[in-house]
Amino acid sequence: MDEHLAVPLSVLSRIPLGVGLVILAVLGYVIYQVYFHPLAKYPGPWLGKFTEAGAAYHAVKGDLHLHIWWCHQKYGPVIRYTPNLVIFNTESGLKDIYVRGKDLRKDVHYGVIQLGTKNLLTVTSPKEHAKRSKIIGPGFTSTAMREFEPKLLSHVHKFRDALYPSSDPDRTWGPPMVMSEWCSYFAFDVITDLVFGKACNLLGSQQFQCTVYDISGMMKRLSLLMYAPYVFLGRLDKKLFKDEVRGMKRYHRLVNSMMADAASMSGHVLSQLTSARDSVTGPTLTDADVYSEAAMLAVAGSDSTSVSLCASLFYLATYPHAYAKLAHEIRSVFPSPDDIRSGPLMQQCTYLQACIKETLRISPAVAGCPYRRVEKGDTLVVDGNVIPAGCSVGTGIYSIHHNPLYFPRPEEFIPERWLTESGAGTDKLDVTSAAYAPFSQGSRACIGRHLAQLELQLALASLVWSYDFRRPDTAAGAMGAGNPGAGIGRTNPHEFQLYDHIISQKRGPVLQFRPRAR
Ligand code: HEM
Repeated sequence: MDEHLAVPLSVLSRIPLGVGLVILAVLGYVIYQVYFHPLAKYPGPWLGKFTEAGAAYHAVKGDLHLHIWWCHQKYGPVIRYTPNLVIFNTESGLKDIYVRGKDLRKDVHYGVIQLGTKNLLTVTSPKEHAKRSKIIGPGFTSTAMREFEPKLLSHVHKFRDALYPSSDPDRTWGPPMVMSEWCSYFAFDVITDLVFGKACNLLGSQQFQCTVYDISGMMKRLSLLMYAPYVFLGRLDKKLFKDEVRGMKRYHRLVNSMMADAASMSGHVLSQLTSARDSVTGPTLTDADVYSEAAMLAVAGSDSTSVSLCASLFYLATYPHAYAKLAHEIRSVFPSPDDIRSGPLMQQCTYLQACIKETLRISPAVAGCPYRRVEKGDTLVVDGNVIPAGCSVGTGIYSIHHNPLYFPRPEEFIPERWLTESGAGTDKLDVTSAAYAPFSQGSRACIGRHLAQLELQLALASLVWSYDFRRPDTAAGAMGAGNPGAGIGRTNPHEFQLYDHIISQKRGPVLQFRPRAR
């Protein structure tokens, strides 16, 4: 025998059978994933062919949306991001997946992020989803929002007044305010008032203010679990996220106490949940279902709106011409702050609507890729590609919102792109609108979009009517902005930074307010 071959063979013969089999299995898996897997032909990150570990890493780091965006820059509009997931960065793909593929189920991974049992956000079966939408939907229609508006306005006024604590006739600039905290207090008060019939009062008292950090930590942990459910094994997640788990327990205690208080009242979303009945089987939702829905709504309805409000304020404080135009519009349309409400005057505020749309484009609160599963027996064709059963598909919302094909100069905040009179030509606007999906599209689109839009309109109009605001000229003033040394996707100082943990988390901006000159 050849002398050179003799050594390796002797080494091989000493490898225990079990280890040999493992090596063979790994080799077989690698070859299958690279050459024979139904998604093998799609380009994408190398590690993603074999494991979701890369996605899990970016999920916990909070830059999953940026990594997906970067992969599209590198590999093109269609990428295999994890072994079974293809992501499309096209408007036609978005429609195929979320609108035409309306019977597609949410991916089973959603099961990991439910708070207890399944809920409207996480349920996968279309039938179960339709049942729950029928119960919860009426609480979030535009008509329901009109009824809720007086209460919402009282929170807007409390929020506005909290930002400039004293009434100073000299109009000096107030103290720096960390808006990521204040916007979260405001949004949590609003959603708890709507869901439980009583606001948690974070704006008025420090007692439960830690809830906003509890929710943020909870989302971070869940975003890891969504891509690495095996972290559950041996409850490794409890060891990795000690503080976050403690915060989650505190959040559950708070929801329980709000539910107990709400039990004696009616006219809130919770009462819709508890009173829903089937004529044959009795209560439609179990107590555990009701709990899960309420706990989810309070998170989905506060975190998303607060990050959008923070981003809007950041862009207005960063783009002076947008600020000036908006201030002119709001201050000339509404004669007094008490006139700020939905209706004909609000409809005249086209620049305000454009600023909100542009904020949700450049900094979408759900920035990652809400993905859907092709079930056995289903066929899905996306952009002419047949997606086999067992695979998942989606579109990265941040990525498509930053695709220059649909949004020229995507890294700039340009409210004018949404205004036909600014030369954005209707044809162009049609294409732009078709690729716009901050609330997703189709049957699983956001149920809270009317609330979110009303909240943003009222809060922004009230702040801009009453105050001037600015980012202070200190290190704190840079909070929330990108910076050239911050790594891929985070270098733009004019872009508000999102930390994608299913719902985007935020840091800043820090702003100073003063009463505006009259
Ligand atoms: C600017 C604010 C908001 C944005 C950008 C936003 C965005 C989204 C997106 C993209 C989805 C689809 C997620 C997926 O498919 O996995 C979604 C779903 C959902 N959102 Fe929102 N959301 C906002 C505000 C709200 C509010 C205020 C609520 C009120 C409770 C809410 C409750 C929900 C619920 C329950 C779902 C699940 C709907 C379903 O699957 O049928 N969201 N949201």
